[in-house]
Amino acid sequence: MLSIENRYAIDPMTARRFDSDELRKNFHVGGIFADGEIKLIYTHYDRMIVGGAVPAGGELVLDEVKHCGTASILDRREMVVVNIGAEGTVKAGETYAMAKGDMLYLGRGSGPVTFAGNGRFYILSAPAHKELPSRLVRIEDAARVDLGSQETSNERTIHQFVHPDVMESCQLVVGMTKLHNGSVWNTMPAHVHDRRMEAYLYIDLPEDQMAVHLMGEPTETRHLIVRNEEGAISPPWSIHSGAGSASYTFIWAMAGDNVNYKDVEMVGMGEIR
Ligand SMILES: O=C[C@H](O)[C@@H](O)CC(=O)C(=O)O
Ligand SMILES: [Zn+2]
Repeated sequence: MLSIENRYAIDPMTARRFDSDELRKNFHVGGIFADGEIKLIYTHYDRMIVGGAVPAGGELVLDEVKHCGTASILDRREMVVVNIGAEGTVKAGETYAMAKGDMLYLGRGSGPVTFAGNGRFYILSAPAHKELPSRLVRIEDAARVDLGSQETSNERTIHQFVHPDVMESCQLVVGMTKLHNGSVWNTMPAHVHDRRMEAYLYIDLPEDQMAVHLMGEPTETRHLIVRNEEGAISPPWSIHSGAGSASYTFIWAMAGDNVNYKDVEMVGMGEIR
């Protein structure tokens, strides 16, 4: 079964006045992984789609998505699928066997996508201006960046999977950041990148733990409490950062005007409010 939720873009002045319910309705990502279902969120931030597919031993086919206005979702889009569950396969032309942590880039025109096996598949998709070859990217193929320190509780490793240093894509830049033992802060010091939106998914967080995800303009921050396999949609004007009550991993994805990972404006520690 396929379900799609629409999310319009919110401007920063409107977001300032939101209470917890409104913040969650607009920016929180939850409940996208359900057995036997494909659940998508169609955002109006760079028209990024985020979602989940859980075939639960069976098979699920993602083909026409009304919101895209094309016969098949990949007719004018590219996609990245990340397996956050057990072994599974994804078929789009070829069949790819995916273990936990593997990412699959599917180029524009790859056709319908079939999810099977015991994977829990996180889906990201953005409009694409040209056809590029599909590619399975494993963690050992990813570019690695070590950041932070124990002293500032933000020691972490950024694995850049779909990234200009690894492969070409149209809009999508996707990776996975793992917190080191005892470190809790991601993306702190924080940044904004007005030319690209970002989507976050927190994983490997123990069920009874949480992450406090920070969002908002640098001087008007708000927070979302997120649990395991939940995340946030980060508008281009918003910071995106978080602290976990335990160590965790998160998957970040961006779409927008460029694929330049370093095109960010840092927010000073003294500036954030
Ligand atoms: O623009 C880049 C994204 O926010 C993430 O790559 C940042 C991140 O994983 C981190 O600092 O922990
Ligand atoms: Zn960012």
